[in-house]
Amino acid sequence: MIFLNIKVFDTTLRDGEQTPGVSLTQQEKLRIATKLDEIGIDYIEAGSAITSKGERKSIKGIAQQGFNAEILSFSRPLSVDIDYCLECDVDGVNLVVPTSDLHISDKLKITRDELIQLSNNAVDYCKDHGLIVELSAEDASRSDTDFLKSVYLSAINHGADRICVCDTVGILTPDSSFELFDKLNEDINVPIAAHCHNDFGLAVANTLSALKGGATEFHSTINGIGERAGNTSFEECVVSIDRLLTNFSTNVNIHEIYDISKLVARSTGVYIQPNKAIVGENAFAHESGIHSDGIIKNSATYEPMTPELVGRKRKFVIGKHMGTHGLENRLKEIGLSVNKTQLQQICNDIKELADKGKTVTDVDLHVIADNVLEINHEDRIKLDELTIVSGNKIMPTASVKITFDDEEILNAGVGLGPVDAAINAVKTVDAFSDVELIEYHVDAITGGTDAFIDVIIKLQKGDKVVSARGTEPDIINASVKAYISGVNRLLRD
Ligand SMILES: CC(=O)SCCNC(=O)CCNC(=O)[C@H](O)C(C)(C)COP(=O)(O)OP(=O)(O)OC[C@H]1O[C@@H](n2cnc3c(N)ncnc32)[C@H](O)[C@@H]1OP(=O)(O)O
Ligand SMILES: CC(=O)C(=O)O
Repeated sequence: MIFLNIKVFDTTLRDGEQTPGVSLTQQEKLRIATKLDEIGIDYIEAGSAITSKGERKSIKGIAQQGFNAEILSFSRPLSVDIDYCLECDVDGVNLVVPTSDLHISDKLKITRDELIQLSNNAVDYCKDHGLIVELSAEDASRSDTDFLKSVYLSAINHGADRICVCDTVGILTPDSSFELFDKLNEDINVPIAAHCHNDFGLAVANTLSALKGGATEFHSTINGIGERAGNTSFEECVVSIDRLLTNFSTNVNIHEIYDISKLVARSTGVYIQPNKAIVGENAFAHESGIHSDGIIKNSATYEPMTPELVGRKRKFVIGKHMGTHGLENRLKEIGLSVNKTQLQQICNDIKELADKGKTVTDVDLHVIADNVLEINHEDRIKLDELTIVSGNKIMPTASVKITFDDEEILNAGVGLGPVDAAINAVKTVDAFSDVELIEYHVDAITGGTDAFIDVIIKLQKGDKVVSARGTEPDIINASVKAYISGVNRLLRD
């Protein structure tokens, strides 16, 4: 079979960074660009050079790495913007030219003829200075198609290397996207790209239709971040091409997708919803008994792809909907083997707890399993006393008295807040030195300031990760309780 190689243009560092509230440092941008290059992205739009001094430093830093990917900057068709791009040593520009009458008359306040002139002059200026030009028609999907075509053809005559069709406010549908690209493809003989927005949740579907209509490149962002509802999600699009569009391929190493998704979420602070395709927390997690049983027998029953394909692992989650097959699997994973009666009893106890409306965690599973199996663990670490001093004019300070085996230990710590100070005081015990807090989650169980606080944490020691929980009226006590309970578990198993 002949594969049509589709080029991927990543705009995480430009349109993705336009997500309200997101601003990446030079180091963060470089780290993301390095990973984008490593996983096989063809074109990286590193930012908009006109935006600020810091932005230009970031773009130049990326452009000077000698990556395999072509490095571009966003630019309006204005010499002031293009000069800043040249200052950054980029390979090319994403030259954005609005083509809808709405944008031409109401935003730029010029005529169609003046717009074509502006666009052609800018292409000439870029080509005179040795830049690759991808000419993106902004609001192309709401433009008069004949006029749109004439802007593109004119720019191509002036040397534009590629063109891009922007569905700037995400109003295409899979049908209209196919028709538009099919029509443009009749007369345009340079590569055509699709840049779709997700205002109606159709960005990925529209991008796939654009490819079927003749586009050979698409723009996307990691995790689909970007203006308003975001852009085409890179991971959804690339994996769909790999799995569903059998005669198309990309240069992307899809096994690395999860790593880059986590990097972008951490760097931008934009965390993804659990049910997001491919990279969401639940994309390969199974709770319900019928599904877990099917998966154990043959994973294809309830998974359209293996988690390993995109660098992930399958997870069986305990809870109200579980069955004994999935539970037995999870118990094996935590090193417990049980007989049939014990398995059924643990399953019943979990369902009883879940029926009270509680999220059942791994901590609960351990407690329930220990009870049923009559395992009695003696905790090696006990908190005897905790004192906190905090206020608006002093550094939060904590002192603790801890018994570790039979030794009594007194310690103190300071921190950014009282919880941090208390955990720092506890952490100074030698036995905790290689324990890392990797997740901290806090919930108020009831509504008021007298609410019970539920703290769930994850701790790591070497390869081993455990969850622990502390529930108290006081957030500091709840946090310390969760921490000590987690360390006891790490020391025990
Ligand atoms: C669909 C997209 O994603 S477009 C990309 C959006 N990205 C950005 O805006 C990047 C960050 N932007 C910035 O830092 C600033 O907006 C700057 C530096 C570009 C411009 O700042 P200012 O000069 O203060 O102008 P401001 O942002 O308020 O207004 C935009 C101006 O650009 C003009 N403009 C907008 N798009 C284009 C275009 N494609 N071509 C030519 N001019 C344009 C507007 O008409 C307006 O010009 P005016 O002052 O003559 O009315
Ligand atoms: C250029 C661009 O980002 C858009 O039209 O959406």
